[in-house]
Amino acid sequence: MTKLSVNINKIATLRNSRGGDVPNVVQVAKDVQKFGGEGITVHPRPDERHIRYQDVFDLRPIVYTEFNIEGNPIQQFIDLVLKAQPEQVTLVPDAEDAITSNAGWDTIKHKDYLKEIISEFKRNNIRTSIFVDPDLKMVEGAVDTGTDRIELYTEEFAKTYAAGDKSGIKPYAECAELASQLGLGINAGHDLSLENIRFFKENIPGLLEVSIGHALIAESLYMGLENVVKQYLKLLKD
Ligand SMILES: CC(=O)[C@@H](O)[C@H](O)COP(=O)(O)O
Ligand SMILES: NCC(=O)COP(=O)(O)O
Repeated sequence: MTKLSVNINKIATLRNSRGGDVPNVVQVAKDVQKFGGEGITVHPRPDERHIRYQDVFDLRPIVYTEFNIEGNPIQQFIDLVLKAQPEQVTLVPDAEDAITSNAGWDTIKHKDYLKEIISEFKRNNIRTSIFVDPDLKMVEGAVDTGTDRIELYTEEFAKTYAAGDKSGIKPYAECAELASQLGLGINAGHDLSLENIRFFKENIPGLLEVSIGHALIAESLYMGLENVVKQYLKLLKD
């Protein structure tokens, strides 16, 4: 069964564009869960351009599904996650100036670094996931870091699928198969949408969780948040 975790970064982007507290990220997270969302994802960035560190603490007590905090594990982020105690942390190697996440970890080059951070989170009973490109070597390398799960970085799939090319799923399916054989759980995210989610899910055995933000919030402008969350759930469960 694939869980839907809703990334609410874009709600914070909208709020921050005006100052003040509209829309209210805590209320949106409550509503997402009421509509059936099975997790809340946030990706606080060091410049706090969308989710602020304080948002994480405001959200923690109301997230009763699964709280997933994503980010580059700089010390400030590690401290935040250890204090907030989410159910899952997803490590993403994003540069400070990146508009959005644009690459997965080199799990071979950064094995020792990841191993150390992952073991600290696991000691604190926080499930770990690491963001990886659909590359078999990176999946193999992920095992040695001790991570519980990988998150497959789906931008390339989304791009090829939108261009009408379904063969872009192949490296993801191969990585998922290898990850399962190696005992790694499989999450996925980035640019997943109502258009492509069904095809992705159908072709990725063992897909445990998807985190979706940008498209889901954009789709909600036209169709409403409740309707959109329910459409995703239908596409993921049927
Ligand atoms: C890790 C990932 O795939 C990103 O999509 C991310 O969580 C979204 O971050 P932004 O909302 O800052 O683009
Ligand atoms: N981990 C991916 C995520 O949380 C959402 O990515 P996107 O849907 O905003 O591209």
